[in-house]
Amino acid sequence: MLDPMSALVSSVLLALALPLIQIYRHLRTLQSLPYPPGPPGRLVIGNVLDIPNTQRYRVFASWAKQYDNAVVSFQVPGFCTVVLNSLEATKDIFEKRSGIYSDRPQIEMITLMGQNFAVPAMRYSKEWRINRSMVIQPFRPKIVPLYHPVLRSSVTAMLKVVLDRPGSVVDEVKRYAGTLPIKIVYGRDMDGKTDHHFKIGEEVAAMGGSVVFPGAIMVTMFPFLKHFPKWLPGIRGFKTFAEKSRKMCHELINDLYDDVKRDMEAGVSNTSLAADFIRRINAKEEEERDERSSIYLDEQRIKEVMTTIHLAAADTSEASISVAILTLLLHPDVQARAKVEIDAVVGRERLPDFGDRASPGDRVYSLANQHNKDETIGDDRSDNAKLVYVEAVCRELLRWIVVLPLGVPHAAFKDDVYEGMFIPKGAIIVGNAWAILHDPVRYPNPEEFRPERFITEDGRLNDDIVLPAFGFGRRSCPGRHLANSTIWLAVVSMLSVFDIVKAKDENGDEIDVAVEMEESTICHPKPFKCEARVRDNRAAALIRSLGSDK
Ligand code: HEM
Repeated sequence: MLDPMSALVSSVLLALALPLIQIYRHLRTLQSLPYPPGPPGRLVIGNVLDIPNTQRYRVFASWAKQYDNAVVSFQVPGFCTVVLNSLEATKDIFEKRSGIYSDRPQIEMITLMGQNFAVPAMRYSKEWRINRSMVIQPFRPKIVPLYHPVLRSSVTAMLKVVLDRPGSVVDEVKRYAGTLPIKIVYGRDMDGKTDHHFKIGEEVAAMGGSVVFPGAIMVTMFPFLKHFPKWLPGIRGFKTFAEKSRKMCHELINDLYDDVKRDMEAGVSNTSLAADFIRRINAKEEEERDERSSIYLDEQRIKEVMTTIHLAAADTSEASISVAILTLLLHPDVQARAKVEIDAVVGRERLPDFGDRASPGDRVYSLANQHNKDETIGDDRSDNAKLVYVEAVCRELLRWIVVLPLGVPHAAFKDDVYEGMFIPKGAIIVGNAWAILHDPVRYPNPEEFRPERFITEDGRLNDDIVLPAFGFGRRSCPGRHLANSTIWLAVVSMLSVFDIVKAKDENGDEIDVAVEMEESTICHPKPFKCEARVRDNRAAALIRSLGSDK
């Protein structure tokens, strides 16, 4: 028999030990569960050799078929990566369990490159919430129309240059998309400095995109390498790369912002996002914690969020609009049908505008009463006719070539079990947007470019707005409304006045073009040649008549 004191001590010990035993058992059970299926790894290097450098999204989709599971996984040193290849899995993981799966992996190289300030790289934290809300607020659907004048004037400038230099169309649409965020964020018109920032923005984004994928770079797998001196073989390369990025980021973060501040101090008017935030600091709003949005403003935060917007908006939109030109070039039938719709709905006297844009439920404009009335087409159009087919083209552009086919990787905040599979804390979680948008059940013949798939049998626009192209759950793209407007206006304006045609070589033969992408986190078409040939004298006169500040 135990004496009362020993009995008490035993009970206390037992009471303390039981929960610990339960936690231990729980962890053992979790860890004895299988990881999502995937190719068997090798000792030390895991699956490094199984991950191709190009078209990884296709390989992951093929693993899903091979293992008969939309959720697959692979290992590279330092990271377990789980790939979600179906819409259902992304909804389950990124939406229903968003509290677990909204973190980002910590990529050592991104920190060394000075790019960890950007919202897409931030951990799931209070800081991220504040900075993200500073991006969400100015790009809500109700606010985006405030940027329409800037979009229109940028498109007008682009059309005028392309009219004079038809072969420059790809460069000009990229410049339109890449400088637009600089205009919105810093209120800066096109000049040498804007052009310089446009170019370094492109370079910084490309450098960042090239290192984030698990296994892309040694120092990400083996972070201790950062402590090795630069003169050692294999170390100089990544350290020099990182330093170059850090310098450019420093310039991007400070330079244009400082100009806005200087302008404001000198009393020069500046209507821009940066100026709005600076005014709020000046009004001492930063001292009053905004309870609703929890925004606490300080100058460094504003600078970093402004640079985030510039970088996140420019490269993605540039890639998307170059894809649009490439795709239209390859599909003259689609161009022709879109032009018939534009001529009928908008006419030839003006450029299309946002009031012509269709929303889900809008009906295809009936051309039945327009037969044989080419000259008057559009004259008896109904007031509420909308550009349904053009909208479908813009959606199909996002679906057909997904410029972020694997999105931006998320990370698991803690251990989890999904459908009997163990997902460890810190695992990288990739949503395979390409696989979802090429699912043959949802999108029959997914390799074909067919805008009609977004139009119902009774001629209405369906409600599939291709959301996976903009990511998932709490980390999904806060700029998608602006992005959609940017792409729409460029595409519809180009179509209304130009034909995108193949360029000719010195012998007068057409130069063939195929879909070939430079692959990184954000995929751009490889350089290709084409021309934007003005449709006729009427279109040329229309472009010339446009004021640049329309
Ligand atoms: C066609 C153009 C665009 C595409 C295809 C695109 C796509 C994406 C994708 C796939 C993500 C990752 C979402 C995830 O992690 O699940 C993302 C994140 C982000 N995008 Fe966009 N984006 C575009 C334009 C823009 C624009 C115009 C802005 C700013 C106005 C913007 C700001 C951001 C930011 C700040 C994030 C990070 C969100 C976070 O980590 O919380 N993007 N975008």
